[in-house]
Amino acid sequence: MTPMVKADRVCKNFGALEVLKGISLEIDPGQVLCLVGPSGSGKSTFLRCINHLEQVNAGRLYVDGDLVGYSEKNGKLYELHPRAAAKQRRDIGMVFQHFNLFPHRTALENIIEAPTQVKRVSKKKAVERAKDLLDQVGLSAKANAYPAQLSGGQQQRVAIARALAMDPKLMLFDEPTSALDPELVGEVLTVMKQLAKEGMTMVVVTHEMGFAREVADQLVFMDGGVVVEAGEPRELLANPQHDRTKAFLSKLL
Ligand SMILES: Nc1ncnc2c1ncn2[C@@H]1O[C@H](COP(=O)(O)OP(=O)(O)OP(=O)(O)O)[C@@H](O)[C@H]1O
Repeated sequence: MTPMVKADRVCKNFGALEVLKGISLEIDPGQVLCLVGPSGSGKSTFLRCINHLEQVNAGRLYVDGDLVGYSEKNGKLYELHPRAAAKQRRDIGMVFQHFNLFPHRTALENIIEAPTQVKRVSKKKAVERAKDLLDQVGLSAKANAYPAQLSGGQQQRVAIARALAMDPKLMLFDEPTSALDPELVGEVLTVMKQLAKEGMTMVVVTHEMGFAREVADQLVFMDGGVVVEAGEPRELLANPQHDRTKAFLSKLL
């Protein structure tokens, strides 16, 4: 089976700052991987590399068998044509901590934007699909609401529906609940759990260890730009092997 994501000694630096120092991991189709680690450990940078928002400096990063950002010939790497990179990106949905909705567009308009503009789906079809997606995230009644009229949890659910509207084969979540009031976290996690149940491949940066325990196939602990420890979540949470993992998890649990 081709892994949905394969990272092979991925490195990324910003000038002299080495942020990713050889990340290797694999995610099979339909799997959920949760990424956890202290602030600055490189979690967001890794997600951004998968999604072409940053360029890998060394190592190989593949999504569904395709080298991200590069093609390879005779052992040499060549940068992808921007159009080929844009095509790869279309298959990857990303959900951010701060929702990033267009403030002057309704929930429905936010959701139809990319399918109509990028995929040239007809407006009628895009609206039909957007309504289904709003139903799926429990927001049928809010189609015409603007982001400012929605709670944080509702905005994040619209952001998830917006990402799903492009029919991604992979969804990336970068701390999707950390900007939410505690009482709203559950409603977003419920939507994510349902997505996982339906077989969506997901990489989730989160500190919600209840979610990781219940939903994830793999839990990866990153620190200082390296994978310190990875494993089945229940096992890793119950029995971390490294002192750094123990110290970090003890603060979360
Ligand atoms: N575009 C950039 N230019 C320079 N440095 C950057 C850039 N993006 C990230 N960094 C640095 O890379 C390091 C890792 O950042 P990153 O956001 O990936 O960590 P993180 O584990 O996601 O942390 P957090 O939980 O705080 O979001 C930090 O020191 C950050 O300042």
